[in-house]
Order: sequence, then structure tokens, then C-alpha cells
Amino acid sequence: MLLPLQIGITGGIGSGKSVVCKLFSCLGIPVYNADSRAKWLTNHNLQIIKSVVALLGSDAYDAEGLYNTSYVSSLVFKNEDLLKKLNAIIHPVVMQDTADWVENHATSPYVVKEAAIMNKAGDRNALDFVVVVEAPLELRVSRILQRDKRSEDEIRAIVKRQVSDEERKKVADFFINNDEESALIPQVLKLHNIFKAGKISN
Ligand SMILES: CC(C)(COP(=O)(O)OP(=O)(O)OC[C@H]1O[C@@H](n2cnc3c(N)ncnc32)[C@H](O)[C@@H]1O)[C@@H](O)C(=O)NCCC(=O)NCCS
Ligand SMILES: Nc1ncnc2c1ncn2[C@@H]1O[C@H](COP(=O)(O)OP(=O)(O)OP(=O)(O)O)[C@@H](O)[C@H]1O
Repeated sequence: MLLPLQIGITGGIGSGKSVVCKLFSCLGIPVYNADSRAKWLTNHNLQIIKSVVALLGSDAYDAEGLYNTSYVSSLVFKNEDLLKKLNAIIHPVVMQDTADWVENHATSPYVVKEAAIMNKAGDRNALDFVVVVEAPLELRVSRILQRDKRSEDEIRAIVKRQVSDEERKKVADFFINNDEESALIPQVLKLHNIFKAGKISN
């Protein structure tokens, strides 16, 4: 089967991945959000549920049986080993789910996959190109303070568990500057025209 060009959009917490992906979506491009899809799967995939409970205990799900993200977040972002183990449970299922999703969008000129952690050097998965969304750390922290109910310490703990800006740069084919000085829409349109035409150059 002929698959569409697969573009990864990544960046640290608060960089603006979702905002950028909304712009691609407005242009008619299918977007796969790995964070939200992972959460859906963690609520519905029995193998994941069983393994998450074995790893983190039954409190990982609330009284209604829903994934208790604030509880899990409070455990794993403080503990690298636990986060690695949780990733090892969830990621293979998300990878397969992503591959199925791409096949279902085979007629699109290209598709976009949004994820915070696709971007370890050498870990490009099936991606043809990686776009890194960048913004200064302090701006990212202040955005999340406004968006979420997280404390500044929690946000900085997440940043610490994520791939560093330097690592991200190593796998980037393109950058989007989301520092609120440079306009986003022209940057997204430029990439859209490149990807749509299958013409790849910086
Ligand atoms: C830890 C969990 C419970 C936190 O959920 P919560 O709704 O509180 O926060 P949210 O999902 O918005 O994540 C907060 C920030 O952390 C980032 N993040 C999420 N998981 C990870 C991870 N495994 N490694 C690094 N950063 C991560 C997100 O991209 C976001 O920037 C949840 O994200 C989770 O189960 N993560 C592990 C699965 C995973 O890796 N998902 C990512 C896609 S495969
Ligand atoms: N250019 C911008 N101007 C104003 N607000 C912005 C801009 N970019 C992002 N934001 C705001 O900052 C917050 C974080 O952006 P967004 O959710 O897109 O980041 P993200 O990288 O997807 O974060 P996460 O990794 O947590 O999912 C959101 O509330 C968003 O509306």
C-alpha cells in the first residue's frame, strides 16, 4: 500500500505543538495526537489496563474505572524508572494504532503526528520528516501555568523528564518558532506547501 508522507510535530511541554497542529488541521491535513490517543487507549485497551495496574496499583484508575492522570502524573514525572516502564507498556500499542491510522489516511498528501517524545536521536519511527516547535523555556512554563492546574515545580519536573532541546534539534528537519514574536500562520503555510508538493528542502 502506498502510504502518505508522515510528518512528526514535536516540541517540549508548552511549545505550542497543539496550536501548530490545529493550523495543519484547518488546512485539511489529518492530525494524530499521540498524547490524547495514548490516553484513550489507556482507558480502553485491556492489556494496557492490566499492565498499568500491575505497575502502579489500582489507584491508577478512579472509582469509575477511568485513567487517573493526575495520580499517575504525580508518580511518573518524579521517577524516571517508573516513567520508562509506563512508556514500555503504552508505546508499542500507540505505535501500532498510529500505523493503522496512517493506513486509513492513505489518500491524504501527507499526515501529521503530534507527540512530545518521538524525538530521541535515531528514534524516528516511520516518520519521513520531523518539525520541532520551539519557544523559550520561561514562556513555555508560563503558558502551562495558565493552561493547566499544575504547579511550577510539576511543570519543571516534566521538562526534566522530556528530551532536551539539544536532542530535539538533532532530529529536526524543520523548525517552527513559536516565541509569539514570529507569526505562526506563514511558517505553517510554508511547510504545508513544501509537504503537499513532496518537495523537500529547507
Ligand atoms: C503521565 C500522564 C498520566 C499525564 O497525563 P496528564 O493528562 O496529566 O498530562 P499530559 O498527558 O497533558 O502530559 C503533560 C505533558 O507531559 C508530556 N508527556 C506525557 N507523557 C510523557 C512521557 N512519557 N514522557 C515525556 N513527556 C510526556 C505531554 O506531552 C505534555 O507535555 C500521561 O501523559 C501518560 O500516561 N503518559 C505516558 C504515556 C505516553 O507516553 N504518552 C505520550 C504519547 S505515546
Ligand atoms: N503563539 C501563541 N500565542 C499565544 N498563546 C499560545 C501560543 N502558542 C501556544 N499558546 C498557548 O500556550 C498553551 C500551550 O500550547 P499548546 O497546548 O499548543 O502546547 P503543547 O506543546 O501542545 O503542550 P503539551 O506538550 O502540554 O501538550 C496553550 O494554552 C496555547 O493556547
